[in-house]
Amino acid sequence: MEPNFEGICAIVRSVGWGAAEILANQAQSFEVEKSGDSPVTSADLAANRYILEKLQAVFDPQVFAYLSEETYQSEPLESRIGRDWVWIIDPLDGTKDFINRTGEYAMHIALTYRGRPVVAVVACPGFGKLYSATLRGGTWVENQNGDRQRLQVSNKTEFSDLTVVASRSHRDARFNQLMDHFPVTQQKQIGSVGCKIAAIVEQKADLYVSLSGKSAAKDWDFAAPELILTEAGGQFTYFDQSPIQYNREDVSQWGGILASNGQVHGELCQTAIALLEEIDRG
Ligand SMILES: Nc1ncnc2c1ncn2[C@@H]1O[C@H](COP(=O)(O)O)[C@@H](OP(=O)(O)O)[C@H]1O
Ligand SMILES: [Mg+2]
Repeated sequence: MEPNFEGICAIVRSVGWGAAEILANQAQSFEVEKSGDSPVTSADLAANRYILEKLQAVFDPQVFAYLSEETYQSEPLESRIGRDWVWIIDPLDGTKDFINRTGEYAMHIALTYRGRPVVAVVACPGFGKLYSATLRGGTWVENQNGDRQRLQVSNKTEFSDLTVVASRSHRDARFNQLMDHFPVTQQKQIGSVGCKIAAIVEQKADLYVSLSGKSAAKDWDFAAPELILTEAGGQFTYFDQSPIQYNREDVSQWGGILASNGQVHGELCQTAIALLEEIDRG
């Protein structure tokens, strides 16, 4: 029997709002605990503690493994590899934007089964919104007043009508070249993967392109946003159109990823591969 994903999602939505409040309060005043390319603040740590405590009180760690950006390095690999049910958590996605106070930061929680997301919550405290999705249950947005509505991606198909979102801070020369030659010319920069996917399910954008360089995005950056997008009718794959696998030994997601409204997904994936071949030939 399939577990009650809607019941699980209701619990995670409540945890998501609690974590969103911690982040919004910390946004007024926080400490930078680690600077550099992967900064950590007091907000990441406080939200992480809260989320793990709340989830572990309900979802027995004997049954559910936990993979969180802030604690995965201190946990042995055996605690999660080969486990069916894994919570994948990013307590603060878009830390650079959080520090720079753009409001574009998010909190991600996904429940995965055998490496694929089945329940997801993405909160965007800077915009007072929380997105949730369950496998085959659709994508929903709610505000602090409890108003809730179902979301669907755009149905745009013409390249000239599409808008692509990409990272503000994770861009190297190869990625910039890809975007310069990309057939979709309306481009926006938004911080955090969660806020980028929120823009797509709110029909303010239609695609997201991400490419690893010396470093790569990690499982917790993509797991929850992926389900939020696919349950709203979009697609989220590697450039070769294969599905993202989570909870492998290496939590880095190397290579290129396209998230889209699903209308011209295959064509854009093929274009991205062809462009990279050309760029790499020099
Ligand atoms: N090429 C890349 N290399 C490393 N991390 C990346 C990346 N692209 C995206 N990310 C990760 O994805 C998140 C969103 O990045 P961005 O706001 O630039 O789109 C960040 O997570 P964290 O803020 O949780 O560290 C960042 O670490
Ligand atoms: Mg992140």
